[in-house]
Amino acid sequence: MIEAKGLTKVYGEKTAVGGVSFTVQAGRVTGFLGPNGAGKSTTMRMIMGLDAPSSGSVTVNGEPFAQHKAPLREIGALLDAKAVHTSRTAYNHLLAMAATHSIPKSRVREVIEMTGLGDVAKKKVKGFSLGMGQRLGIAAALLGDPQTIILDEPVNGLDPEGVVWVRNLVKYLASEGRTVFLSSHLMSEMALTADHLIVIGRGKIIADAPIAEIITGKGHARTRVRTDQPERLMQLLAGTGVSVEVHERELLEVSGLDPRGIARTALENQVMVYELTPLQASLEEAYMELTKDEVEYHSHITTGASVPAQAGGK
Ligand SMILES: Nc1ncnc2c1ncn2[C@@H]1O[C@H](COP(=O)(O)OP(=O)(O)OP(=O)(O)O)[C@@H](O)[C@H]1O
Repeated sequence: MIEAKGLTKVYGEKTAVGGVSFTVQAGRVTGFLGPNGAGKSTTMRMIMGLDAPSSGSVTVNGEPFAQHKAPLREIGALLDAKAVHTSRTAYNHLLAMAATHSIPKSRVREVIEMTGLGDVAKKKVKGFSLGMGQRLGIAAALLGDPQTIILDEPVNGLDPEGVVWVRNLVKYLASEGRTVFLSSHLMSEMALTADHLIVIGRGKIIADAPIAEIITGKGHARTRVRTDQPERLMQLLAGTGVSVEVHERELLEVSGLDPRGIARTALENQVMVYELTPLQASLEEAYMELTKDEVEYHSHITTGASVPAQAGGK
């Protein structure tokens, strides 16, 4: 279990992490999401004792990382795959790590097999692709057979097979009762992998809930409605908090009113409805809604329609 209490990191004028408190429970995959610059890496670095908090604390299984007698056996982390730039082979890199932590050689071979690095284990790490580097970083994280695993953007640079492998691996590790905490910008992947989400924006926690709750709570629940009197139904439904979009001639998408409410309005006014389908919001929509005011770096071109002015124009 990871427990942060009032965890804060200030760099000069910049508050990277502003007094966050959260718990990452064992036995489930917890996703850590947030826009660029939100404070995810800084939080993970503080968990790993790589950055000292300006105030507050963070413990892993009750102790700060540095106070564990055999930290690598307690927590395994992949924080920056590119950080491994060595002229050692992958096997020797892992072997050196193992030797300094009293981890047997047999475990090095095990993690090499587990991460699919068997064919390149005798190759120098500095020639590795991003994806191979990620696999090596994950192998290093798993080396001490730790109870807690922290992975920052683990699927970055992996091919589709690698992405599925990470998904299954972290689910398996959590099913064994381990604590798994991972960040990713890939919403569709997070939706398939995580059980619980912590969302951070501008250094503050903006959501901490099971993934299903985040999707139903923030993504607008919408209902697809087919009727032969779309204009009339639109007029009837119009009201505070209800919005109706026309999609095709007889197809509407209604948000702000549940299917029962729509059916009741239609029935009371004798409007025939021949489809009422609740639509599940995606994690991406829920995430965008949650973080819309927390994004530090906005893109200015949002749709194909917003074409910049011609050169020389204003
Ligand atoms: N060493 C540092 N010195 C000064 N500012 C820093 C330092 N490290 C991080 N920051 C700032 O702290 C804020 C949080 O950064 P952090 O890297 O934790 O965000 P992040 O959520 O991991 O972002 P990304 O998704 O882009 O990786 C950013 O505004 C960043 O510029």
